[in-house]
Amino acid sequence: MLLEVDQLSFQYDTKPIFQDVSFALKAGELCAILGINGSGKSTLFKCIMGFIHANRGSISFDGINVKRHKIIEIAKKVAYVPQDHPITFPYLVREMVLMGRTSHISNFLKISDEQYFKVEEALQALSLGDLADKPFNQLSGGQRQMVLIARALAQETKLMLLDEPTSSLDFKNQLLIWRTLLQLKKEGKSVLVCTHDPNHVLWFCDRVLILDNKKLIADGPPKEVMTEQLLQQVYGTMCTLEAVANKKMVLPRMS
Ligand SMILES: Nc1ncnc2c1ncn2[C@@H]1O[C@H](COP(=O)(O)OP(=O)(O)OP(=O)(O)O)[C@@H](O)[C@H]1O
Repeated sequence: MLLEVDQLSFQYDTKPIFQDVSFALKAGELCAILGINGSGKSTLFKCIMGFIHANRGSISFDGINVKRHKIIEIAKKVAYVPQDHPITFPYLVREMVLMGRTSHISNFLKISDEQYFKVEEALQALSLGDLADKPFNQLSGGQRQMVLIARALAQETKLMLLDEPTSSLDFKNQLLIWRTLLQLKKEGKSVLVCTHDPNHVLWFCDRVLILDNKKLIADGPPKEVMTEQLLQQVYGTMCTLEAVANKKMVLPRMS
């Protein structure tokens, strides 16, 4: 398994966020996490990345407990796209994406052409060539989000964690990102993505984890586990599940 989360529980001070969360991800899975605001999705990602430490349970990459990995080893295995990344120093977009190559660079005084090539590849994959020489801190929110995803692509890891990667993106870029994630899956990589759009989960993901009331209440193929009853348990009765053009869609209930 690329990632194993076993009976993980976390609390901020005395406030429990989630309890006994267990799941494992194997190669070639595109898995979403759904849950309402404040349900603990970002906290779970931060625990997996080792930025904060769970109170109970364990996390392993490739069968090795995360606590036994050095940071550089984690960076070789896992790329992480945060919701936002406020930066005041005017790094150029090209430099931001090059930071994704850190674990591949042995000598920072002599960065090889191959590293710059990988940066160009990631920029081109997300059509960011025109922004390459712009300062990151002068970009729009959506442009910044695209650059952070490009940085993660440049990292070339087996596992990618993305925290609401399309939340600031226009529709075209949302589709470009989902297409890119589907391509990663095809290449045998594993992707874990938090999102607030249940339709994206139904259309693009082959597995969904649902966090609700501090527990993982569902884990399985979206078309099977995302029943109207479950969606209403999570999001309330303002939504309904309908079949539109032979595809399941979550729609607002209008009456
Ligand atoms: N540093 C912190 N100290 C204390 N509580 C925190 C901290 N960070 C987050 N929380 C709380 O933990 C809970 C879970 O937050 P988290 O950001 O993980 O939720 P989320 O599911 O990612 O939410 P959203 O969908 O709104 O991004 C929230 O109630 C939040 O207020």
